[in-house]
Amino acid sequence: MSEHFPCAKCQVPSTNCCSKCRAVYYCSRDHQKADWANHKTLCVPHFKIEESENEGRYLVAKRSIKAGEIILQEPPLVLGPKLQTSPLCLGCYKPISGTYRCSRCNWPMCSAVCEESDFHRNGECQMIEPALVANYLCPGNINNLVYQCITPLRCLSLLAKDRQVLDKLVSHMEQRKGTDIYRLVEQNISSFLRQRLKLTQYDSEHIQRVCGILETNCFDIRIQERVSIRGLYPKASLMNHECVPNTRHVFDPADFQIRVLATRDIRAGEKISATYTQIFWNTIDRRLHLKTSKHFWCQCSRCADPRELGTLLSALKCTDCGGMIVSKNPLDQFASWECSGCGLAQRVENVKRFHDSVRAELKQIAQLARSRPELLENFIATYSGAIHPGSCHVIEAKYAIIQLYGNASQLLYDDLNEEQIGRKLEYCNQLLKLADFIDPGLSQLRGHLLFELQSAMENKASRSFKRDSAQFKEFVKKAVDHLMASSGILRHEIHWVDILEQRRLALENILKAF
Ligand SMILES: C[S@@+](CC[C@H](N)C(=O)[O-])C[C@H]1O[C@@H](n2cnc3c(N)ncnc32)[C@H](O)[C@@H]1O
Repeated sequence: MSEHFPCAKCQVPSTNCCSKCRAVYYCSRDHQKADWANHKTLCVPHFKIEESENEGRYLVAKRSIKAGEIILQEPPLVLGPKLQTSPLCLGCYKPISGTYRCSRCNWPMCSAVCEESDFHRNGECQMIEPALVANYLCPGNINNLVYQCITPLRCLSLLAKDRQVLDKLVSHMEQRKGTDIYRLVEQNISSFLRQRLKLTQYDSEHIQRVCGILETNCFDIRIQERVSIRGLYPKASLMNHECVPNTRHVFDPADFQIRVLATRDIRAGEKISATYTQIFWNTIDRRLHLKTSKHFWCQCSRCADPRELGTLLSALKCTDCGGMIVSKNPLDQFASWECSGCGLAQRVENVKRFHDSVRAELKQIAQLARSRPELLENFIATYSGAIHPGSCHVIEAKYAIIQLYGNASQLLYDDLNEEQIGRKLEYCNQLLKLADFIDPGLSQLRGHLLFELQSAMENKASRSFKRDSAQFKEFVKKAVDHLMASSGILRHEIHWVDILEQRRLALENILKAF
C-alpha cells in the first residue's frame, strides 16, 4: 500500500514522510535531520481543529493542499464488528470456519495469529468468561447478537489515554433517547453485557454513550464482498460532512490505518470534509438520513440549491408544461415545490411519496438485474421520459448498468451486443460529467467510472479491429488515457494495484501487436 516518493535529501524512493506535515519524504532519520534546516520553515501541518456551536469540532486546512495530497494517516482507536454482522474472526475480520477457538477466551477465530491481535487480546478476550462465551457461541449455533457487544466492549476496555480521546467524541445522547436504536442498544447490548455476561461494573448510561459515539463517528471498512466492519479514528472522525466532499479515504488492509486524501485543491481556511451519505441520493433523502442517523440538518451549498448545483438530481418533470418542479426552499423540509415553467405547486408529501415509490421500484428491479438487465434499461427509458434523464433514480439505474455490463457473469463483454457497449460508454460519460459537480477531482466515483470507461472502450476497439484500423488505434489510445486517469485515483487502494497493472499490460500488448 505504501507509496514511494523521492527522499528530499538524496532522491532515493522512500516511504517515510515527515510526521508533522506529511509533505516530504526521507529515506532515513539521518537524512531527515540533515534536511531540517531547509524544511523547518515549510513544515506546516495540513489541518487544525476548529469548533463552532452548530457543527462541533471539525478539521480546517491550515495551508493550501493540492489534489492527491495525503492530509492525514493514522491507526484506528477502536475497530470491530458492526451492529449487524454475520459471525467473523475477531482478529482479521474474515468469515470464520468455526474450527478454531481462542485458547484463552474460547471465541471462534481463524488461528493462533488472529487470537493475538491487539484489539481482541486487550478487549473482549479479557472481559468475558470462556464458559459464558461457550454458552452463546456453541459450534453450529452462533448467536449473532453477541457480536453487537464486541466493539462497545473494546471501547469500554480502552486505556485511560485512549479513553480520553474517545470521550471527547460526540455521542448525541439526548437526541438518541427514545429512538429505536436506543431501545435496541438497551435490549441487545446493555442488558446482555450487564445481566448475561455479568459485566455490572458498566452502567446502562455509560454503555449507551459508547454506542452513541460509535454510531456517530465510525467509518465503514470493507473487508470483502458483503463483509464490513467499523472503525473509530481520533482525527479522521472529526471530519464534518458536506454533500460535495473534498476528501476520500482508504484503509490499509494490513493494519487498518486510514489515509485521508484531498480529491481537489483545498484552500487554507477551507473545511476538510467527507460525505456521510450516498453521493447520488437526492436532497430530501440525504438530509433526512443525516438528521436521523447523525442528528443534524445539512445546510451545505448542494442542499441549499433547489437545482442541486445545476444537476437537477432531485427535480421532477411538470406533467402540465414539461418544466422542472423543484423545492421552493430545500433547507425547509416542509416547503412546497413549484414548477419553474408554469408555477404549478406540489405538496412536499406528494413529492416524497413519488420519490419513494420510484426508489422502491428500482430496488426491486436491481435485485433481478443480473439475469434480466433489460428491466434496468426499461426503467431508464421510462423515467428518462417521465422524470428526466438526470433524475437521481435514472442515474442510479445507469450506474448499476455500468457495473453489470462487462463484469457480471452472463453479462461479460463477449455476451453483450454493440448497442449495450455503446450505452455503457454513454452512461460512463454522462456520470463523469455529473461527478464534476457532486464528487469532482480525484474521487473514488470518478476513478471507478474512468476504469469502466477504459474497459468498454478497449472492447469497442477490439470489435472495430477488422473493420477500421485507424478507428481501432484511436479507441485503444482513448482506453489508455482513461486507464491512466483512473490509475492516478485508484492506485492508493491495494486491491486495485494488480488490476490496474494487468490492464496496463493488456493495453500495452494490444498496441504492440498492432
Ligand atoms: C463524525 S462527527 C464529526 C465531528 C464532530 N463535529 C465533533 O464535534 O466531534 C459527526 C457529527 O458532527 C456534526 N456534523 C458533521 N457535519 C456537520 C454539518 N455539515 N453540519 C452540522 N453538524 C455537522 C454532527 O453533530 C454529526 O453527528
